[in-house]
Amino acid sequence: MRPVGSKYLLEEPLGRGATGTVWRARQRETAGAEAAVPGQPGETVAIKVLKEELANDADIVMRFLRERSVLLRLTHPNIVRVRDLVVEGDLLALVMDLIDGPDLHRYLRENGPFTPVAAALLTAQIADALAVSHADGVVHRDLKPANVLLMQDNGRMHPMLTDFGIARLADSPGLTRTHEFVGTPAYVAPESAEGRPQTSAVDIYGAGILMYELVTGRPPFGGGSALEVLHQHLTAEPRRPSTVPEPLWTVIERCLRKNPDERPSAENLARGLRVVAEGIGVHSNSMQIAAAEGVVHLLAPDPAPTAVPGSGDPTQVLPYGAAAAGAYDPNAATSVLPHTGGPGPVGAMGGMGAADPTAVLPSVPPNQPGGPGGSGPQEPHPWQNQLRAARDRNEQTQIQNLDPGEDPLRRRPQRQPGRPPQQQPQQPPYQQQPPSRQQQRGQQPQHGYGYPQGPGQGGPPQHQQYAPPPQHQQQPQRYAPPAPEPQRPRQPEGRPSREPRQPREPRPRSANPMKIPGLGCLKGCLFTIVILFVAAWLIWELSPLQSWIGSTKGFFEQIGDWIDTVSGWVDGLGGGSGGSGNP
Ligand SMILES: Nc1ncnc2c1ncn2[C@@H]1O[C@H](COP(=O)(O)OP(=O)(O)OP(=O)(O)O)[C@@H](O)[C@H]1O
Repeated sequence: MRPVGSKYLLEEPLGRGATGTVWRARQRETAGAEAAVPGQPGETVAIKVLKEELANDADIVMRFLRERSVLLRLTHPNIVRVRDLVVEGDLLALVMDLIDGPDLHRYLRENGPFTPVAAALLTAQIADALAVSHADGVVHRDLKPANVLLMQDNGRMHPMLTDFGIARLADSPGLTRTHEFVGTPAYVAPESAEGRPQTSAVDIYGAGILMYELVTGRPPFGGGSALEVLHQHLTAEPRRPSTVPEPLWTVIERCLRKNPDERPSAENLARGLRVVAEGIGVHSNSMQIAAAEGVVHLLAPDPAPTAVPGSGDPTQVLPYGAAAAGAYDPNAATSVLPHTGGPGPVGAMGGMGAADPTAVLPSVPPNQPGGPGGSGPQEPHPWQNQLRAARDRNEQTQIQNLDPGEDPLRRRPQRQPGRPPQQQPQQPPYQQQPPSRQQQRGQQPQHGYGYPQGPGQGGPPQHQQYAPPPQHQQQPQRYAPPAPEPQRPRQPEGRPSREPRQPREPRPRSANPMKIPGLGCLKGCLFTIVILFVAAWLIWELSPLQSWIGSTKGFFEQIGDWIDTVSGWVDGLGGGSGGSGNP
């Protein structure tokens, strides 16, 4: 066990990211007055120990201390609380509340995508946290599933946003001076990728990508390299997956607008998502459905978005040099990447891809191309050169066709039309139970919210739940994922979507439980004979048929004659055949 300062003792590592390692730790003694939460001796906390490279940079230490008050005062039920900042010798550490639960990235990997209702409610809580931090002048800048922890709270799960301010720290002059950048390609807003001024709208873009990933299991823009992904952020329009209801897509699409001024504010995003969640449930009434379909009117942009200080200078912010051309893992942790713009795609990184989650890569020496002395203020940034080159190659947006067997969208449970709704056992809202054997075999589970997909998706099944705000409890899913066919027809805009078909009443059956095979047929035959007989009698008596054939006999007399004649023929046939056998 290693001490951190005099107050904390590191016990075991919980995980490692680009900027440092997070430890489970124990408080030795009550922290001083400078800590936001003094804590008690023996209390368990999480401590993020920043990498030595960061801790050794005087600029970062300065910024760390300057940011202290911002980080410590940021409190919200959906934000992981920073309790203390420790600066001691070569060590920089953030002391946080310990969150007992997985991060959203791991949860998605192990349990598969969420239903649209669950995704909307979860993102609404994240938007709540963003609204509070934006109002306080803090932009997260690295919103992604790995930075959302799912806290176990009385058997439920509660999303908690973490790593606030880390991107700010790592983007300090100390790093940008050496052209390094912290970010994650799959979640980078177009303006960040291009080095334009950034505002709180970058977090809304991140929330849009996150929502897309929650409902589909993967971010909208993928590709072989970070450069391709960035290119798509700048040029490709995201396409609506067939499983995403129109109102939710309206919200996602707005968040993913290339123009930050067209994205909603965090507060409006939270409100819009709750309206959508209410309007796409199975039990939504017509007013809720109409409100969800008109959600676009709730998504007004922020009239005064919070600016990211120092952003917009391409010599400071632009992220992806050589690494952008390297192998790309969309799920990689935040990358701290140097700019190179050097002679080749490897440059100062020595061939490392952007995917190494732990890499704080060596900065470019000032005398090298791409370093501070390398590109003058008038020259295009190395990143822009690379992007232009990519454009010049006429790179088309890749539409990746997944093997249906591997597409998580197509493995989601189907609602059976016409079947009465199954009685669900009463569970706390948003519970996700461990996948049943049936689910593990890939058969369709019947449940309302999440879609655990079993071990095929990764790790072992878990009993995991998360909690929405109380007003949305027990809101089931109105939109069922389609059967595995190419595309579901689009719902015409402005038209209320159709109510799900009610299950039919079972037909009342005869009180007589006995069933005689063929009885129905026999009854039908007898009935037909009676009808024919009556019809023949009427024709005989009422039509001129009698006079046409010259008979004066009554109907029954005539019938009797015909029967005699026929039986005579039959006897004759019998006699004839019998006679032929006797000599
Ligand atoms: N407050 C916390 N309580 C419990 N576990 C935590 C806490 N903060 C982070 N973790 C866990 O520690 C691991 C590493 O966290 P970290 O924030 O360093 O990773 P990351 O977000 O993937 O990296 P980065 O943000 O640097 O890109 C994660 O798996 C996360 O689940």
